Amino acid sequence: MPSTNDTRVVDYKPLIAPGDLLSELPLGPERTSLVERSRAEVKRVLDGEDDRLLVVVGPCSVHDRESAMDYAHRLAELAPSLSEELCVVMRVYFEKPRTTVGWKGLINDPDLNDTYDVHRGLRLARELLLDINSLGLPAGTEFLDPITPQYIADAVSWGAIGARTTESQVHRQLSSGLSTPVGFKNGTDGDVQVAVDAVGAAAASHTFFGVDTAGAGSVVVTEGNPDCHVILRGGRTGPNHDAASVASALDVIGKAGLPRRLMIDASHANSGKDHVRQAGVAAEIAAQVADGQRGVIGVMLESFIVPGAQKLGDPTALVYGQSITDKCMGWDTTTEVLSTLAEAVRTRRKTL
Ligand SMILES: O=C[C@H](O)[C@H](O)COP(=O)(O)O
Ligand SMILES: C=C(OP(=O)(O)O)C(=O)O
Repeated sequence: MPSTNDTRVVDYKPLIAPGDLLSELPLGPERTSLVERSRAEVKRVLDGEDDRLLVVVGPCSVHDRESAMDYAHRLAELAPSLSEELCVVMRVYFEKPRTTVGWKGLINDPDLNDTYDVHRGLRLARELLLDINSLGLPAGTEFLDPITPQYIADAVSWGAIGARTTESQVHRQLSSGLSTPVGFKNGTDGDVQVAVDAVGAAAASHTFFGVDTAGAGSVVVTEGNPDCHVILRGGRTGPNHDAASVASALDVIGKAGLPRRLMIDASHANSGKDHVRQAGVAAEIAAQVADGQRGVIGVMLESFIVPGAQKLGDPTALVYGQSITDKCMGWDTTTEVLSTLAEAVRTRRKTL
């Protein structure tokens, strides 16, 4: 190889082929049926054929199996009582986009100690998705590394592209071939247009480089994904969950010839990553829904068992059930917020 090649690459490590992991941990007929059913439900909410609210709720990041499954059991037990009003999807985020550097998620570093046992991370992530699906609970996740979907996307019912990658052609191309509905966050600066552009781009067919189920480098050809939407998450310019910002965003979406629909993320820059403020933001979103705003088809909530967040530090000394990335609402507050959102949907129905 020429001396000018890989001058900053330290190592190449072999990676299990996607097909081998899927064979080792198959989705199976029952979970396949759940994923297909929930994807169709999400699509009906997006298309306005189902007047419920799509609620993507769960921890900012999943960092250990036990607390993730504890949360999933709680949500799986609660969701049926809200199913007349809410289409509940659990946030199961394995990949964390960082502003600079930091822990990048369970797949990249499952032992939380910079050892980067990606094979264990991939296996752990897939096992978790299968176990959550087995509870009858659909899972939603952010797709960050363009290869990861080959290992887990068959078990995912809703996907997100984050604020830091919404403008990326790589992620728009990826989304055009994903089998799930996909939400695009607005930019970290608050720019909504990049997310609108992303929704339009993802709806088109694309040809790009990727890997196939055998793990071989491939030219991927997609048909386009019509089930994408914008997610308002605020930005450096401040929150954008208010009624005026929502109306403005819906106008921009409509002018782009796209379906006038959007999800609002009650966390991140809409609440300043303050879990206490997040509950208040969710209540403000609920008020808009109750007032009859049909353009709001969904809400994202960052929620875990214990409120707040903790520094990663010593991975053996963590508080159980508390986020190691962004601050999350605790379980008790989450149940109250979900109940408020359900009531808002009931009220909205009366306005139609
Ligand atoms: O959702 C998690 C964080 O908002 C995102 O990964 C950025 O976090 P950071 O600014 O601490 O890197
Ligand atoms: C990283 C996230 O959000 P954003 O991309 O909006 O910062 C997230 O939802 O976990």
